[in-house]
Amino acid sequence: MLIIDGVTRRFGEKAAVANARVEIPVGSMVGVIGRSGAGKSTLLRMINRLIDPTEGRILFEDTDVTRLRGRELRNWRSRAAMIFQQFNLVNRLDVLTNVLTGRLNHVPLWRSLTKTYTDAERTLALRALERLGIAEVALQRADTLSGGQQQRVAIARALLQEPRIILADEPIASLDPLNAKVVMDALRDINQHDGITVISNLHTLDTARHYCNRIVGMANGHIVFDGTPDELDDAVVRQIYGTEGATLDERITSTSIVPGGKLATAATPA
Ligand SMILES: Nc1ncnc2c1ncn2[C@@H]1O[C@H](COP(=O)(O)OP(=O)(O)OP(=O)(O)O)[C@@H](O)[C@H]1O
Repeated sequence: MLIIDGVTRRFGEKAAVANARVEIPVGSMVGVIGRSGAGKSTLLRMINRLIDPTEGRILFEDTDVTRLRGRELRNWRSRAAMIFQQFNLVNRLDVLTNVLTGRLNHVPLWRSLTKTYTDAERTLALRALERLGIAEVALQRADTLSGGQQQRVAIARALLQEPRIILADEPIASLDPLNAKVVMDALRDINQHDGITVISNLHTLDTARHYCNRIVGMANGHIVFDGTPDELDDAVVRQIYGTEGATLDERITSTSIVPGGKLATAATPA
């Protein structure tokens, strides 16, 4: 269980996240939705401690993640693997080496500095690439791949971290619909087959509804909804995104309120 226990993060006077409380059982597939600036990234990054909370605690099983320092913090960051919108690969390195960097926290310092990996580690990396359907690009430079392929490399790298949780910060926001589907399918497969909790910030409701068994809705730093896709009705959607359908954030344009008050969602992911 991951417990976000009254977590607040202020930037100056502004609370990017305000008194957030959520309990996420192991093996959940969670979509975090909300307008731009709602606090989604800040919430996700606090779980991995890329950003520290101003108040509150984050607990994973028996560990208070907010108190970790040094080696223990590095271990936690490895176990709570992040995936970013812009993939964050090392462009000049080949795909296999990028994936192997997921092992850095598991190997002695001299091996991480010299980027020396064992055959067993290389096999592990190749298997991860195979699983994601991109083993054939293993020796190509990362910057020669399409965005969808790069994001799959980032997921393979995350798998090599042997994570308990994957935190995906808008993983499909830079991808076309087809690649977005491939990446979301891969995250769902990992969630369902490996039992790894996946928490993903998503810009479109239809993607969150389709892939997630739990949705957390944020507005102005507050968690205003926490439930199943079925419970996410029109009134809740308006609370999350605001009432004026016509002025909704352009980044959720696949969501619109049609005459008669019904929510319409197009099939196009962000
Ligand atoms: N490092 C920072 N310094 C100052 N303000 C910040 C910082 N990071 C985030 N904020 C502010 O906190 C609020 C929440 O930002 P956050 O990035 O978490 O929102 P978001 O829902 O992820 O938005 P988006 O979908 O646009 O990424 C915003 O008002 C943002 O400007």
